[in-house]
Amino acid sequence: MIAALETVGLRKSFGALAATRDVSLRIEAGARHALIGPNGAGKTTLINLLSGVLRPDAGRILLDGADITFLPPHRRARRGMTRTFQINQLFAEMTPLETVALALSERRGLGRRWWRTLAAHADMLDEAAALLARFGLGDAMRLRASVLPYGKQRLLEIAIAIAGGPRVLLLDEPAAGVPEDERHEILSIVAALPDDVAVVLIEHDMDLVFSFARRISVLVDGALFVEGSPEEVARDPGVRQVYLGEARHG
Ligand SMILES: Nc1ncnc2c1ncn2[C@@H]1O[C@H](COP(=O)(O)OP(=O)(O)OP(=O)(O)O)[C@@H](O)[C@H]1O
Repeated sequence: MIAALETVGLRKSFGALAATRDVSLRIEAGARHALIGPNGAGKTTLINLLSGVLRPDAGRILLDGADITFLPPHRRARRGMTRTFQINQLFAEMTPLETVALALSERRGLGRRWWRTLAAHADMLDEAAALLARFGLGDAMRLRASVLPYGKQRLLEIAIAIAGGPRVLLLDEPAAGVPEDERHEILSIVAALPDDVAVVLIEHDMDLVFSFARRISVLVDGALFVEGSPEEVARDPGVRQVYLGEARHG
């Protein structure tokens, strides 16, 4: 079966430092896949290569089997792979309902024209409201995004990305900076995204990783070190040594 996303021999160096070393990775359709590894292992570099922020020195990236190695980020997004972006100033002054409806209209090729014919697109507002409810943002959907608690803003970022209808969603620490008690809520909402969306997650919090992921790739020094189910990764002695630490999962 063709992977939703695949890398073949991906390499990236910054000067003498090899940040990504021959990484060949398969992300299956609908995956819940976590990328873990110690600080500086190359996780963010890999996500930047996947999303098109960085160009690899060698290797290929395939989305649904098509070579996207040198496509810019917006064209990858149009083909079905996206990442979240922080709520920018414009979005901060809008409500979640407006922002998500806007993202839905962009996806349908209506651009921003729909504002002029709002009544004709009531269905889009309904769809936006339903999507926001799934993200626990039902009560907040008519407030300005800037007044929402940080955890809700992070959820809104993911909701906006999902409104674009991706088949692959890249998440770089979606719960970073969020208070402890809200972190699990974010990850469980992400885990419950539709089955046809493959999610690739970078996360430092091992409790969140192990509650979310069905598959885990461990990066060490830019290279894939181990890959497997959470159980396989948790009991791998090499992983315990380099990363997890006997104390945590012993
Ligand atoms: N633009 C850059 N220029 C030079 N070196 C870089 C650049 N980006 C990353 N690096 C280096 O590449 C290596 C991998 O960094 P990267 O941020 O991908 O790791 P990471 O696994 O995401 O780390 P962390 O968990 O600390 O966020 C590190 O040694 C880092 O210092």
